[in-house]
Amino acid sequence: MDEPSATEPDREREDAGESVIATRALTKRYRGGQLAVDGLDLTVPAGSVFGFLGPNGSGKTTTIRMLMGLIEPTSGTARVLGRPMPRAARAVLPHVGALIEGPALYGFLSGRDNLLRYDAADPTSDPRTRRARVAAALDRVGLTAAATKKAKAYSLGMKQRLGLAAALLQPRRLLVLDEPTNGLDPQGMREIRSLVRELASDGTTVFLSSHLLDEIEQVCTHAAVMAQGRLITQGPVSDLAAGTRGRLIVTTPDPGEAARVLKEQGASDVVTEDDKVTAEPPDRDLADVNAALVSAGVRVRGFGLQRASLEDAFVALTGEGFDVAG
Ligand SMILES: Nc1ncnc2c1ncn2[C@@H]1O[C@H](COP(=O)(O)OP(=O)(O)OP(=O)(O)O)[C@@H](O)[C@H]1O
Repeated sequence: MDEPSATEPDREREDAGESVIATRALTKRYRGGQLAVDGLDLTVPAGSVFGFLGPNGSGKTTTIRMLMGLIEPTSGTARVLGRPMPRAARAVLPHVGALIEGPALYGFLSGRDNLLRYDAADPTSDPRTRRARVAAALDRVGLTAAATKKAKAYSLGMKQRLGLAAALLQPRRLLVLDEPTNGLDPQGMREIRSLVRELASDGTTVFLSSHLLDEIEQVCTHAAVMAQGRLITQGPVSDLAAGTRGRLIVTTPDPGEAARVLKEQGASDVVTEDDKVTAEPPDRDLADVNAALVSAGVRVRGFGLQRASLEDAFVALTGEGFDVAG
């Protein structure tokens, strides 16, 4: 066997359970003074589908650009595949497939020719296997039938899939996808999501950013939540939501009176819709809240907590709605 070269990313340490991405106090202040990322400690376990979630402007793209060695941090460190970035970028990046800010495509070339050209520009790729690798990548993303069509005739979803195919021309240990479903219609989003699940099923770690909570819940095993450049929380998706109580739901033919009693009991954000009243539950025993409804003469048909979503967790952690405007 060959000796591991000095530039090979540290596979052993990563396989021993170390994270694929690890940042410590990672900080970026842009020249204009904007603090875009503030003391970020991010840990992405090997084999995870890791959702990097946050509203627009929360620092996701800035973080990804530091991870990929495209910009220098102001302070702190970032390790990718066990190696420091941006210092080890030349050793690390061949093992990383990235789709950042949409793929750069030549509209006048077919999908296949775009990939051939893209691969030819990669000094680490083997020209002898190029055609076979391009065919395999097209097949992987479901574009074989459209391979000879000009890229300008592709739908946005097909363009995203072609971008993913470009990221898959070499075997990768990490895929970094910046808002991969942005701008797609629901069908296109479904296609990309199922593709991401498929890619992850063979053990590739996938790091994807999104401002869509339900997307993260549907696709990811782990997530980190950012707000205003700071990490709010991170961990397995099931744990993130589990620490939060979901909304209280009361089903009743007396919704007006129920809403009044719930407010009196300290519930907030009370919303009435037909025979349902939902609210953020008060911080007290819900048996007492139910008793108060009944003793006020409210006929209660149903009383319970909805399963908490990641959105509930976000609201509980930040005290804010998940506002994606801007
Ligand atoms: N080159 C730059 N120079 C100065 N400020 C920047 C630069 N790039 C981003 N910012 C600012 O840094 C903050 C974080 O931006 P960033 O693009 O990382 O957020 P994001 O979460 O990826 O949002 P989006 O989804 O909108 O890209 C924002 O306030 C943004 O205006």
